[in-house]
Amino acid sequence: MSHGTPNPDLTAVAEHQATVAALLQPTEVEVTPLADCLGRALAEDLVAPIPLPPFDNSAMDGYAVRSVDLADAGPEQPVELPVVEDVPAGRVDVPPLQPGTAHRIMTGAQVPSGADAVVPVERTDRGTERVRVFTSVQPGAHLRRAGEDVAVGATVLTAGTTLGPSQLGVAAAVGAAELPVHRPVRVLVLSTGSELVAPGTPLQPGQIYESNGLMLAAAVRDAGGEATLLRFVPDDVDAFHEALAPHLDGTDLLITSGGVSAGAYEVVKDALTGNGVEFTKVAMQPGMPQGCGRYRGGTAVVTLPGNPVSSMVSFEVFVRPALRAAAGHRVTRRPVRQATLTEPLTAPPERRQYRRGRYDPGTGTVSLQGAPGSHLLAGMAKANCLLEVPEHVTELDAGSTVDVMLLD
Ligand SMILES: Nc1nc2c(c(=O)[nH]1)N[C@H]1C(S)=C(S)[C@@H](COP(=O)(O)OP(=O)(O)OC[C@H]3O[C@@H](n4cnc5c(N)ncnc54)[C@H](O)[C@@H]3O)O[C@H]1N2
Ligand code: MOO
Repeated sequence: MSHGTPNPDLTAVAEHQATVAALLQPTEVEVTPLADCLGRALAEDLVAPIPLPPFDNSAMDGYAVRSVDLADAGPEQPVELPVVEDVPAGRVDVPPLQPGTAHRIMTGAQVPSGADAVVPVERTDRGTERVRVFTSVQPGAHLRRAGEDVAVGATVLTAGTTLGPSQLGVAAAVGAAELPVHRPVRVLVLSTGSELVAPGTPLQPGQIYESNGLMLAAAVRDAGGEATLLRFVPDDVDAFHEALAPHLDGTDLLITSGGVSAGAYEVVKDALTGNGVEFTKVAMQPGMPQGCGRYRGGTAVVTLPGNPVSSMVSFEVFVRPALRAAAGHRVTRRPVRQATLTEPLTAPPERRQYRRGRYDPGTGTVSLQGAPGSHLLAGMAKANCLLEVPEHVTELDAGSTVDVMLLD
């Protein structure tokens, strides 16, 4: 393990994260039908205008009774009561229960006034005119009280909550037909590189299939954003600006991949230097060459390195949290767990290493998926987490504890 001082030529990961996050403002709030709110962030607290349940109702199919009428009932000495009413769920005109009688009642149906308990049908002879009950009941048995889930005026969801199925369920249950949510961040994903061709076409020697654009657009959508993909932008500065121009209006964030390192044909760097984007080396591996800024003072830009794993890891570390924050989500980071490493690893000094791994929540262990190389995309595809090896750590033994960022 080494404890070197931070390298002044490298930007700290946290600093670049903050710079990227500061580029994006929260998106506008749109009142949106509930069915279209899945995955969006709630913009205001949701307060219940009604209680849940809205009225006292039965938890079982059975008979609404007065518990005192069944005080002497038992398996050998049933009590017989006349069945006066049938109360299915949804019946709105339920008459009160008179002493010494029963109403047949279904799960979710309103409990008649006068009843203080429900006897499940299994504890009776299931009679429809008269019913024989083989058990006594406690007052309140099998009743669900109005407001016991949610009181009127209670906050059921707070602003910033990510709306999943359960959250949409409770919103519908309190009667919300639409919710104020942040609109998705609109992202233009642009990939450059003369060596790139579309999957599905023949590959010439020296060519590779374009994968970063598709991958990053999918990552944007997975993060809740809207993605437009612009591929095969030529390695030519004028062509780059021309390709970009028609898309800038309505784009909140431009993400590029490739063309930023030290070579002779770095179109992204050449086109964006002097046009509002700063390039830097971040103290991480993979993902060292990074850039961000505002294209000609307007649209936010993040330039990601072209190596596929570098692109994907950089998206996770810098872009995803910024997208989530701009879209109003309170939780912007992936969950992090501590895991026990199943094998040793080495890492570069002065850089935070993100290795790809598989975390087993059952054993709390993590195993590496592939070597550190930032072109090794298959390991990334097998991974369900990224190991975060701190900047000052250059080796870890098997059995060490390491932080893992869960990806799914
Ligand atoms: N002399 C130096 N060379 C390199 C340095 C350096 O500091 N000095 N940094 C290395 C590191 S680290 C990285 S990461 C890469 C970053 O390079 P670029 O961002 O300029 O990316 P490219 O050169 O355009 O491509 C790198 C690699 O990735 C492939 N690629 C690019 N785009 C795509 C795409 N859309 N789909 C699939 N694959 C893509 C490309 O073919 C290259 O193999 O630079 C190192 N070099
Ligand atoms: O930083 Mo590069 O991303 O190591 O391969």
